[in-house]
Amino acid sequence: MSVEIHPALYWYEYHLFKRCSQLCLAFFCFIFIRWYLKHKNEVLVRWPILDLLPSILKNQHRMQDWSVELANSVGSSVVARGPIFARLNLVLTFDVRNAEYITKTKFSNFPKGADYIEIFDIIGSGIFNMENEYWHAQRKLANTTFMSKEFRSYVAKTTLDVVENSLLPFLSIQSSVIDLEDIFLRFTFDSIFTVIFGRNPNSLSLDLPCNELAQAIDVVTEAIYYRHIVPTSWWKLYRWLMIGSEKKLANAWKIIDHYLEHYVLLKRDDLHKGVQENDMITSFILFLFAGRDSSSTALAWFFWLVERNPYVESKILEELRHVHANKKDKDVALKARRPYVFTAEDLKGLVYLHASLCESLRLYPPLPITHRGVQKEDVLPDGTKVKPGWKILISMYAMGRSESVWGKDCLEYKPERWIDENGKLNPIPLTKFFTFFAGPRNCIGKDMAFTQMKLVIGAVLFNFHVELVEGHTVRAKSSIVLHMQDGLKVRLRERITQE
Ligand code: HEM
Repeated sequence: MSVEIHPALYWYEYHLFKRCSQLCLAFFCFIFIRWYLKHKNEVLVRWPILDLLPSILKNQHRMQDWSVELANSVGSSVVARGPIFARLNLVLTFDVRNAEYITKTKFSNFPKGADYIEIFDIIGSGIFNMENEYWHAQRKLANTTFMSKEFRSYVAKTTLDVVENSLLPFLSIQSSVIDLEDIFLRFTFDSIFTVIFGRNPNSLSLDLPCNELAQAIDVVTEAIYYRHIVPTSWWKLYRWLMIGSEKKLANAWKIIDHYLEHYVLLKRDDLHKGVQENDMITSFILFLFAGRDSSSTALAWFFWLVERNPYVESKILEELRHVHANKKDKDVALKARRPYVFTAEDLKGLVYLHASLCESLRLYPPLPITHRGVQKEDVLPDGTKVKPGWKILISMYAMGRSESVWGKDCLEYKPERWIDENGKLNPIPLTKFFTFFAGPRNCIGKDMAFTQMKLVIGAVLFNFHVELVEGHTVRAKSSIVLHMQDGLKVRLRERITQE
């Protein structure tokens, strides 16, 4: 015998169910909003299920400052697991002891890893991406070149030539506002390009031509930054769908290939015609990536800091004027020539110049972050446990601003901390200085970068007074290179000889 249910009962059950669901949802929303309001102002918010992923995405436009806030509030390292689908097993570390431990051995437990190679796939299988004996062979070869006297003097001569014949003539006729960061980017592009290809692409010519190759490198840098911060599966999906930053990267890659092919052919042509130039065309193409952005960005931050610290400016000028006064130029007219250029040899022993440059590189490391993989389970010196397949992000930016390492005045621009009581360069800060990384995989271009940067600083500071445009705000852009968000807008005033 079947029992007939009255339709009114169905109606009642339906509404009861609906009301219960609404109540549950309201309760869940209430709990969530309360939780969110309680945590929203915290530097580190661990979301249920999603863990740190929302915080990382929320802070992606201010990653460097966020890493300093994290270092000050949570300590030396943060472990982020993320949702399962994102495979985000990440340790973000700001601890100098951890960095030392990770970098100290040649074939350590912390290789760059498959992730690194994939993220930097555009660089190919060069020294930057290789591991173990493959890397070792390339490094040995590159060391032979970079350490050789001939190469060093070739770099010094080539850079001096671009300073004298492109940069200074360009700056001398600027009466209105210029973006000094853009000028430095063009300068490093021209000088590194000349070192590699033996010809100057003249991107510093007076009409500031649009440089398609340099623009393509900018697009690549931005896409690579994005690959660093989103879960691997995300950017791979973008690449598969050919959308967003991955589409831009693919187009930029084509442009770069096109230009390189073009310059390689020109070079071959030159060689057939018997043009003898010292160049390292095939193996050093990646230096366009490694060297252009880092040195130019370092120069922009240096000039910004010096502009805000007239005392530092006067101390550097004192050294430069001393060198100039003692220069035993046979040709008096040459010494009186304006704008005046110093050689790399002139600037080599200047202690205050070196200290002020190291100090700005500490506060504004051009490569603010790098990462390494983990091969075997290990415990970092600060006690953080890491497992195979995890990724360790090392923040050079936060380590350079660590109070426990640099003291209470860690945020001040103080070149004096690099000088000992005898007026010599103090070796101690170098042991905590990670701007060029450390260990066997440290920056191979460090000396070249210092030569380049000092030649520019000597030439620009001695001949011009740099004035920041009123109201122009300088802040760091979120990228794998610490560019300025809106450039460095300045006016130049020519210095009268003994101003
Ligand atoms: C101010 C300028 C520069 C800074 C701050 C800088 C910084 C760095 C850092 C932090 C690394 C380690 C990256 C990592 O392992 O993830 C590195 C590696 C490297 N840099 Fe530089 N760099 C500068 C200029 C240059 C220049 C001018 C060149 C060459 C033209 C260069 C060539 C390289 C190469 C080839 C490596 C890879 C070395 C290896 O893995 O064995 N860098 N640099």
